[in-house]
Amino acid sequence: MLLKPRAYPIGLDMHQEIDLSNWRELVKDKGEVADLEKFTQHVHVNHFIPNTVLVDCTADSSVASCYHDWLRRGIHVITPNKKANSGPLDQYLKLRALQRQSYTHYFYEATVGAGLPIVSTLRGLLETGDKILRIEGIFSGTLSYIFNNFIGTRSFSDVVAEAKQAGYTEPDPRDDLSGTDVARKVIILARESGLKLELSDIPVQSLVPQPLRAIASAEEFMQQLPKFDNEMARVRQEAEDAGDVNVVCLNSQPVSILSAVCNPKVLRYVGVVDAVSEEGRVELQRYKKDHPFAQLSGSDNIIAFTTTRYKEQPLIVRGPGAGAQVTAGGIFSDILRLASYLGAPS
Ligand SMILES: NC(=O)C1=CN([C@@H]2O[C@H](COP(=O)(O)OP(=O)(O)OC[C@H]3O[C@@H](n4cnc5c(N)ncnc54)[C@H](OP(=O)(O)O)[C@@H]3O)[C@@H](O)[C@H]2O)C=CC1
Ligand SMILES: N[C@@H](CC=O)C(=O)O
Repeated sequence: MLLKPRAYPIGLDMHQEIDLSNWRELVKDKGEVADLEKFTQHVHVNHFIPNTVLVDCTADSSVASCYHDWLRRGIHVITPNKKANSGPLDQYLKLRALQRQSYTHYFYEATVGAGLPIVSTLRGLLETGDKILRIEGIFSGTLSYIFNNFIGTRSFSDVVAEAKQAGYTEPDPRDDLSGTDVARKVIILARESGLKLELSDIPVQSLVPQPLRAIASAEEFMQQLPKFDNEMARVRQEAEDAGDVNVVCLNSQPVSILSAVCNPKVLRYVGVVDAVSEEGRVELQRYKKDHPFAQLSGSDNIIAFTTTRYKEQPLIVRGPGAGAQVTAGGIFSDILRLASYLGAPS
């Protein structure tokens, strides 16, 4: 993790690792920008070596606000933290402009889909002249896990606790349940596709019960969540009971019949980038059980790119989209990519 002894900035010549074992003195009050500036100064003034990379594995906005400064000073940045790319548009554009003008690299593959190749697939499409029409999918490992497992056998709060225990959730699971984490991913992909959207442009459907939104700590939120299990069970049951309206003709008179029992639906939390109308949205949707979005398991993400090249059949990436191992894999692959860009010996 950033600013911890086990995650010092790495000189890609591994013989030049920096000893930051005294990071606690450098950063007494973590999260404070002033301290982060002090840290940056320290790296720059006392220990600067070429090809230094900072790997930010926090979810902290104040750490993310330092990327511009670090990149300006020639320090490469790699991160799964979504805050910089989904923060204020002007700051994001400044970051990207700096990255284009300089020889320092900023990689963030793990911000969407953890270890899945989502950002790189999108880049590959754009760089080879394809035009993005729509990106749609299940972008949250946590919400995927929850709706894959909230099937009437366990309470909603138990399933949320399992997702947290498995390491899928954000430090505060409300960031997942509120849809904010999915909205951030939608914004990241929308901006990568050239859309100039702010996070506030994305309508979000929150699954956090209203009375629990203002609670201060994530721990207290988890303690209080069971109070809302019945309400969530009702929403789930309503989706299962919802069927198609099949229209049949009897003596030339159309008659509607509700085929609820033979065609139950499931709930899925989806994100959409509509590049044609230049909009994004995240919402809870009902899908028939034979829909690809209804057939995921575990923490699977599924992301479909509809483009001018992949118009009839979208390009689909699917696989586990959260958890320590896959996220570490995504970050490590960015580190190796950086090493290869910089010509480090393999
Ligand atoms: N978990 C996942 O599957 C995925 C996570 N990500 C992203 O990875 C990041 C980390 O997530 P995750 O590992 O699950 O979260 P955790 O809560 O498990 O880890 C976050 C770590 O960051 C540390 N931390 C927070 N603020 C600071 C700071 N200012 N300085 C130093 N350390 C700090 C915390 O330390 P302490 O505990 O001492 O507060 C904690 O060790 C997030 O941005 C998340 O969105 C991306 C893809 C997938
Ligand atoms: N909390 C996130 C982690 C990855 O970004 C998720 O559940 O997808």
